[in-house]
Amino acid sequence: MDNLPGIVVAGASGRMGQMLVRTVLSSGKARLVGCLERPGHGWIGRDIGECLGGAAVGVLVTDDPLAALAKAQALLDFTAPAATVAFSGLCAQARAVHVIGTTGLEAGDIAAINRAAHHAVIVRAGNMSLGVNLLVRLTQKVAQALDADWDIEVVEAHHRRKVDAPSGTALMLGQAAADGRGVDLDAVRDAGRDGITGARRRGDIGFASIRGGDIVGEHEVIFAADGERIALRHVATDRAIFARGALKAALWGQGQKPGAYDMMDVLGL
Ligand SMILES: NC(=O)C1=CN([C@@H]2O[C@H](COP(=O)(O)OP(=O)(O)OC[C@H]3O[C@@H](n4cnc5c(N)ncnc54)[C@H](OP(=O)(O)O)[C@@H]3O)[C@@H](O)[C@H]2O)C=CC1
Ligand SMILES: O=C(O)C1=N[C@H](C(=O)O)C[C@H](O)C1
Repeated sequence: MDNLPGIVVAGASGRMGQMLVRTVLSSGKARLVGCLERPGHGWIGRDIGECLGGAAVGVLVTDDPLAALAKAQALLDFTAPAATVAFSGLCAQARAVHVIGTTGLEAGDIAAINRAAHHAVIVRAGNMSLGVNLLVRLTQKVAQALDADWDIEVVEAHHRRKVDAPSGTALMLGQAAADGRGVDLDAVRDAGRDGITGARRRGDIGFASIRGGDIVGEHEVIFAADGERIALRHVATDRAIFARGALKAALWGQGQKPGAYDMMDVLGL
């Protein structure tokens, strides 16, 4: 057991944080060695097993990332952009694999993360499930096969507490469609239609976001032409699929050269 990779979970009280803790503890493939929360959080100093309503597991929640990372081989980070950028620098110092699931990152955040990847292995993806990453590949292939007579729309639905839109997954799917078509996504991206928008521009890739209830995550890529339509769809019903992917990425990252990787690298897709 002692020779298994030691894992720290950031944002351990969050929806994904809790799922990541449970996944690591039950995996038999890694050891949970740390759990992080912000200073002042009510769980600081408490055993994470008890915080989750079970037996103590011997890991206290801390607000000291460097101390936690000193005994770890990987950090699983599904938190918020500012925290993730800070964690990328700390993982680089500790030479720990940084698995990033956080979405809503801006160009400057990604540039900072990529700088940290000169010193450590970073695996970042807006969606860590096998099914979505396969859908990304399928989207790229379908977009490559069709011309701009086929309008591409990405529709996503998530729970009412999600703070960013379009979702990270929707952006991955849009990027795959743009890559397949050989165009720059920024030049054709059409998100947030409202009011008199004018007719759809040929070649645009549209995004629409639904927020409500406890929807875990649903994504559809629609290719719509005159007289016919293709729809590629993924429905997540359990956050465990993301946590399993994140743990797989942390294990895969052990022994890799420093650099910025994604789930396609991990899954070999
Ligand atoms: N890539 C993927 O496969 C997936 C990605 N996600 C993404 O993961 C992120 C988190 O989602 P979710 O779990 O639903 O969100 P939650 O809000 O439930 O959890 C985020 C957690 O991070 C904590 N946090 C924020 N800043 C810090 C900090 N500086 N230090 C320590 N902890 C911090 C929050 O604490 P506090 O409450 O105090 O702010 C909270 O506990 C989102 O960006 C989401 O889009 C989600 C699912 C799958
Ligand atoms: O915030 C979420 O919940 C999710 N976020 C990711 C995204 O932005 O695509 C992945 C998943 O859909 C759940």
